[in-house]
Amino acid sequence: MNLTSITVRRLTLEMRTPFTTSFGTQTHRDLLIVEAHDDAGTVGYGECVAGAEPTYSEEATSTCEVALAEYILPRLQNADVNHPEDISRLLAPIKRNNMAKASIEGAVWDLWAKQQGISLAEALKGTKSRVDVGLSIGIKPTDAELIEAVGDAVNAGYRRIKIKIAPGRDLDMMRAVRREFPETPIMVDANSAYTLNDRDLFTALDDLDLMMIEQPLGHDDIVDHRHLQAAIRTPICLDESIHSVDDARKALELGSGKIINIKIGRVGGIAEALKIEKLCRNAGVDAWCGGMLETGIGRAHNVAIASLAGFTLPGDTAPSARYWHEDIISPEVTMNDGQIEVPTTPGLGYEVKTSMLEELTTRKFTVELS
Ligand SMILES: O=C(O)CCC(=O)C1=CC=C[C@@H](O)[C@@H]1C(=O)O
Ligand SMILES: [Mg+2]
Repeated sequence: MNLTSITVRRLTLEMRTPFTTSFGTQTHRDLLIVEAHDDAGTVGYGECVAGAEPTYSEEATSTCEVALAEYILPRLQNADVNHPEDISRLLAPIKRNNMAKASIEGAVWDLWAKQQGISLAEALKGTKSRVDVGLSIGIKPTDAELIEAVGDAVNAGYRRIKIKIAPGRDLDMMRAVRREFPETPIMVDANSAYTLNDRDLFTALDDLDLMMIEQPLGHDDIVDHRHLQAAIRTPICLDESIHSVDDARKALELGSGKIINIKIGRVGGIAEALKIEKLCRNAGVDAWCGGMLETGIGRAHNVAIASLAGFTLPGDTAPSARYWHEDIISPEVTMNDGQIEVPTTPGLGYEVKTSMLEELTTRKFTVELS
């Protein structure tokens, strides 16, 4: 692949609207954009999806910046990289640090696709020309505000609505939403805010005909989830608990959940995400592409992988305008009738606004690879 250097940029972007989950509110994204350069001047782009604080997982933007600089990128110096799958092999000795590893691996996938003159979706063997889009709505202070947000999302054509819940903003709120929207495909995401002591809450939510309940229990659990899944009809979807294809295999064997939320960053990169997609597809298990409030770069990666057949349900891949006053890609990701067209041009299929990227860069470093 004639990789010559990797540049890591730290950026801060203000979100168009604050996003609240059971573990906090985000008004800005403090993130890393990773560039993979080759000797022909082609650049591949990846995005590190960690949050500013280690509250979704053990990774945060700063831990990823250090991991890339001190442990990950040095392993690529003078290494033989002929295909993006070489990256996960070279980085395998590094435990976890999945979001940091995924950011460079994604940049190399984009570069490789550009070198081959094919779209990232084609490089990953995607089969869909359009992907169904869901929307994730953060916790709102009142039921009225939430019902208004759900109505706007339904009118905008989203194929499913995901609603964040947390203790005190759960059953009554969801009953109110279901009364207003009796037919709409609706799911909830608890982000690990509950325990098995809340079993009665989930048996009550069982009556609301939800598509799934995402990550109700511990962020690193698959045993308690198994007991809860045995007690309710609604499928449990696992997000934070799944860091690898082995985690997914064990969770499905145990019956800890019936749906997998696949996030490229959470599982350490595209190569691992492809293994989980294949596992789910072969097992007849539904899977969908989760989101991490990405810029258009990470969003483009998500659209590409969501084009694979094993991504059977709408993902958290809403258009750029849901998140950003202005995205760092052109054109922005847009949606029509609840679907996003999968780009067919080389790589991500979107141009990165390099001058805007430079303006937003608060600091950067470059590692020469050869
Ligand atoms: O719209 C998106 O990008 C998905 C937003 C979303 O639901 C999440 C983003 C980041 C971490 C979590 O809070 C949550 C999730 O669990 O998927
Ligand atoms: Mg989630």
